[in-house]
Amino acid sequence: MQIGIVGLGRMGGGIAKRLMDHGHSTVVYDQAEKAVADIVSAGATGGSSLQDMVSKLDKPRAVWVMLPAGEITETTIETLSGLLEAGDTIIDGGNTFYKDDMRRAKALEAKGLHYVDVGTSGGVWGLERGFCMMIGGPKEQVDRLDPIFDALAPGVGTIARTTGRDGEPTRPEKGYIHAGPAGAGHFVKMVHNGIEYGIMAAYAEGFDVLKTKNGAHLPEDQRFELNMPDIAEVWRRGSVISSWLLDLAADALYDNHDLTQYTGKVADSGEGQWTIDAAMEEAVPAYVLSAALFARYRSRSDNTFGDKLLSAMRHGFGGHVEMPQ
Ligand SMILES: O=C(CO)[C@H](O)[C@H](O)COP(=O)(O)O
Repeated sequence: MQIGIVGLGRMGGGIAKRLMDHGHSTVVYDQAEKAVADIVSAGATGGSSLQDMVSKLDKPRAVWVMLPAGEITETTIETLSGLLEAGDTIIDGGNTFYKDDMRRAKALEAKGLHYVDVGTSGGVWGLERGFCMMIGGPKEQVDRLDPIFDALAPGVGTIARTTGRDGEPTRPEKGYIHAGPAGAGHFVKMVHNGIEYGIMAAYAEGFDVLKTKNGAHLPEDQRFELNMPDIAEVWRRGSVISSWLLDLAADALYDNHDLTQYTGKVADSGEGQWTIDAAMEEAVPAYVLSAALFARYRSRSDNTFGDKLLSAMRHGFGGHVEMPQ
């Protein structure tokens, strides 16, 4: 099958290469000419502009947009919608806010264009391991694009089948799901990322407790000098909390035990906040996920104005002094 791909960064480049490795043909475009040249050297047809890329696609066309969520994705889809024709499909594989998908799908439908949102997880490892995809959009379009999703997905692999799931493996067993109408794919991916924040925060806090067991503020006979890389390593093997995120933590700790190359000021791209927004709209208590989001915010400031106010009140009612620097 043939597909256009816009955005050839870490994810888009990997998607193009994996599709070609599986016998699909790609017509690619990126603002960076070098990125286009790299993928062309791997077998893609290059486009010199969005218009040029669209002109090289067979009808009905399918264009996968793999750009950072927000303005750049919005304007690219807007431009594409003027270049494509009724019956063509735009796929947004970024981390778009699901309500933007719902709005866009309606606007594009009015022009006869189809819109499919694909929450794509796999990061820089996706080319090799495959991408887990959470898809929203009309069934007919998702079915038409099935060969693309099938090639990008990790496949059944070596993961044991869930008890009771017999017969031909279904899409979810191969690593992709048609979650529902437009927006449903990114909604599922958004919650996936909200969970990601929670799991990461749990490891981070646990390792903090382990490392600080050697803290100078503890009585000497209560201290343990624990080996962080080795603890991460042992937990990878047969423990209840083994996971890919733990594998990544083990790599990082082995590489630099004190992680001195990181400031610890953790950024976010909005997905955690949107998950909490959804939990609030649904009146669902999301203690862990909200705490993990707030931990990220907290990571960006040493002592806040609020901390100072706490100290001021504590000093006010009891004359209590602050911790020494
Ligand atoms: O989609 C992803 C992984 O599945 C993103 O790479 C990840 O969630 C980054 O998000 P944030 O910047 O908010 O940490």
